[in-house]
Amino acid sequence: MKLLDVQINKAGYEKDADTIRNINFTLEKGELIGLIGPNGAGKSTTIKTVLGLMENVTGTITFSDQVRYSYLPERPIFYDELTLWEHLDFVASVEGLEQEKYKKFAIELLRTYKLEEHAHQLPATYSKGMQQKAMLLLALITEPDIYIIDEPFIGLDPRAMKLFLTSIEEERKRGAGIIMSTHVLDTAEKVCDRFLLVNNGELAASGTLEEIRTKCNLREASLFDCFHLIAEELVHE
Ligand SMILES: Nc1ncnc2c1ncn2[C@@H]1O[C@H](COP(=O)(O)OP(=O)(O)OP(=O)(O)O)[C@@H](O)[C@H]1O
Repeated sequence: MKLLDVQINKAGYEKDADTIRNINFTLEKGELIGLIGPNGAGKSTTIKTVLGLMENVTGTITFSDQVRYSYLPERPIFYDELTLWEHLDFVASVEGLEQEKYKKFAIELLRTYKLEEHAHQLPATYSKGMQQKAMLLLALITEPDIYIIDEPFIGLDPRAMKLFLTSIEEERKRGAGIIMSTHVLDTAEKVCDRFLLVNNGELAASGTLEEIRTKCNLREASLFDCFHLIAEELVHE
């Protein structure tokens, strides 16, 4: 089942500018799409366009009926005055989550992510990795249909990374679709179903690793090798 249909003709930060062009893809239920590409290629701009945050857009972004999404930004954002527990309460009330159920789930998540002892502290005072885990918790608690995640791995220790990967795997099994931008290609290669490789604001390649290998004419290559070939523009249509 299709959760999201993205047909970006162009999008930019100023009128008539086109930072990204012709980025078209769909996201299916249970699917994990890796959004990859060099610095400045247009990954975050693509995410902002999908989120409806760009003003100068031609094209269409269509979320299927009743689909709810959660966005995990690259840099965590919190309210300075609220503890993590108060953030969870806030999200639960905005999303209309059922009190009993969400509290039980929140305690479980806090325990799993080793944040239970910090639940009544201000996330603004957390370490970087703790802040990222806290952001993830605030997304997980809402059980959205879609996760839009901008570079989740920077700052997570190996244990937190494993927890994160387990959580997203469980969410996929529940049926959630995920778009995740990342530079951590060896992990992306292992966990993503498909890739969108953005270069110079355009989709330079897309598809499964196998399809990307075929495009690069590299049969056994890693995503890392394909990435370099495409980013160096050594692969042509
Ligand atoms: N707020 C902004 N205003 C104007 N230009 C911007 C803005 N944010 C990004 N850009 C420009 O848009 C282009 C694409 O940037 P974007 O942030 O989408 O890249 P990215 O692929 O996410 O890069 P990175 O891997 O470094 O995060 C770059 O040329 C960048 O300078």
